[in-house]
Amino acid sequence: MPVPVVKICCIMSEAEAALAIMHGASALGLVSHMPSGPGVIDEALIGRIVRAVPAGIETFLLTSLQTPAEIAAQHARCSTTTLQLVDHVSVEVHHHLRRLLPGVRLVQVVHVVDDDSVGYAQECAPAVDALLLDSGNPALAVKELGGTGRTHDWQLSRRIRDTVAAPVYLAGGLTALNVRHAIDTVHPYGLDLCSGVRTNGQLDAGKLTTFMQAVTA
Ligand SMILES: O=C(O)c1ccccc1N[C@@H]1O[C@H](COP(=O)(O)O)[C@@H](O)[C@H]1O
Repeated sequence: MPVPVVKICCIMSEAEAALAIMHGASALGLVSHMPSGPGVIDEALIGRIVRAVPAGIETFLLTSLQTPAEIAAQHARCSTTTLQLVDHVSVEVHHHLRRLLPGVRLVQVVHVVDDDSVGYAQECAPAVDALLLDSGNPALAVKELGGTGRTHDWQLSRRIRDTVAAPVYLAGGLTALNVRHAIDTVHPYGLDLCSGVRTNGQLDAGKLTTFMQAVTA
């Protein structure tokens, strides 16, 4: 089984970006306005971090916007390599975004809750470059779209991974202690995490080291 790529999310400064890359991250997540979650930074800072990231490292703009025009306008302000759509949108929105933003990679988040999540993942997979399977609950009054620090039912994630052709990132409560089991259960293309490598909100070099060791063990 190939070693999964690692995306470190909730990057808050150029220094955190450099630290994540030094520890082996091949992608960074930058969280724009959200209804809830620990990782939000403003768009001006996202733009500064993106400009400081070396070529070859992917930058993901996490957006909770749902209309193609608004998403494209936000992307123009931030200029990331990739858009991570954290709220549910239709396949028509994916197709529209492809026309508006050729060359920008599209990653659709699926909140893994039940059989409906499997159906939504299967519907979206042909229209995007990758799926990102996360914990959360978009049905709450204040939507919970990610950054929960909680795991979900990895057997459901494995079902998705086995029935779609698109690459699958696994997210939600990953830490050095559970990531080996997560990899063996889901066989993801990539891993994505925020809280599991932070202490008091700051990216923690020690936790990054032990996480990366667990991934490659
Ligand atoms: O981090 C946030 O604030 C956030 C808010 C809304 C949607 C997604 C968010 N972050 C993403 O959530 C995953 C999982 O986080 P965790 O490891 O469980 O803390 C993270 O990798 C981001 O992609």
